[in-house]
Amino acid sequence: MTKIAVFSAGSWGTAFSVVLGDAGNDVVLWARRDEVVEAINGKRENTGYLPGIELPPSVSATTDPEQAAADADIVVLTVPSQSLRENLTAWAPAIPAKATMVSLMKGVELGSIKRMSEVIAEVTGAGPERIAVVSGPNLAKEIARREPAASVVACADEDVAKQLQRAFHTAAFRPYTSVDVLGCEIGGAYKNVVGLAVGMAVGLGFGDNTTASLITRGLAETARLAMAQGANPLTLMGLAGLGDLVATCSSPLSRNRTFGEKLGQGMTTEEIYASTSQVAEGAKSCKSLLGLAQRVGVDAPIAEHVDAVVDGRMTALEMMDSFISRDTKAEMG
Ligand SMILES: NC(=O)C1=CN([C@@H]2O[C@H](COP(=O)(O)OP(=O)(O)OC[C@H]3O[C@@H](n4cnc5c(N)ncnc54)[C@H](O)[C@@H]3O)[C@@H](O)[C@H]2O)C=CC1
Ligand SMILES: O=C(CO)COP(=O)(O)O
Repeated sequence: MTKIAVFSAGSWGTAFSVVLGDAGNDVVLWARRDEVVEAINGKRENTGYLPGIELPPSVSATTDPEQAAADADIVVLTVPSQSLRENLTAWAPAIPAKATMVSLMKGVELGSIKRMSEVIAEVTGAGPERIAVVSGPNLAKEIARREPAASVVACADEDVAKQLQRAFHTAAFRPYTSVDVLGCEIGGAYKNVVGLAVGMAVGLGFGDNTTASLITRGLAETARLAMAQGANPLTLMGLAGLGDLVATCSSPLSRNRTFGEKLGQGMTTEEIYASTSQVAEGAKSCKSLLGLAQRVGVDAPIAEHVDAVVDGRMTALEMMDSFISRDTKAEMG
């Protein structure tokens, strides 16, 4: 049996543990709080993050990182992106040298402007053959309910991606392999920013023409940034690009879209943060992705405007007006 440690027991970590358990793995979830561990081990349910979902018998939980990581073949990392470096620095000594580390996170670190796989490499010293990413249209609640969905497991080493694909494949969850870690990570982080913009449009009361225009221009912006750094353009047309963008921008389950909707309805960023404990990665990654775009010299109007609204320098309506009145240009190029 493959032994898998999952750090940590939020919405996606818990839902992905359902996938891992169903796929026949031995899963240990690490949680920060005793009550989460007690609920998982006692009631077989993460009542706070994923109520109503019974966890497979092979999933257990602990607050001890050493116990979670002991003998793990695979270590899955799924904390808010901005907290990965600090957390992983503490966990790294417990992670076995043979273990493959898999990022489920969809964000870019503020300050360093590093993708999650880059942070993992920097903190642990692991080579690219030990670092992978899972990204796709995978809203946690739907995955936990075992609704059919596909995803991408990317690793620079294709053989490792294939091993992970086997470990993550269930009757409801279908992973495809890729070697384009960069493209998957940029797709996953950028769709959250576009989800915020689409949410704002919805909150303002605009309809499907507006949201489809934002989704399409958002995909162009994502592809421009990813390709400028060497990503495969087809990755952005795939599950970790278009697929995830469509899921996030269409679904009321998306925290990023919901966050944007509240901004569109006139709430401030501070008020929205106070109204939820769940992470909306795009609210921070809009700034880091904008920084990345500036570093590689590509235009990123959606990230720039979303960042301005999140920071309170612009209203959602001013953002929409500004998109339409920008200098006109050719669609491609
Ligand atoms: N929820 C979803 O549908 C999906 C989420 N993701 C990504 O997974 C990552 C995690 O998201 P969720 O699980 O949804 O978030 P969440 O907000 O549901 O859970 C976050 C988890 O991290 C813990 N946490 C929060 N701050 C922490 C800190 N400073 N140090 C240590 N632990 C901390 C929380 O206790 C919780 O267990 C994000 O990057 C998100 O973009 C990816 C695909 C689907
Ligand atoms: O990444 C996700 C779906 O693939 C989840 O999106 P949210 O973080 O916006 O809820």
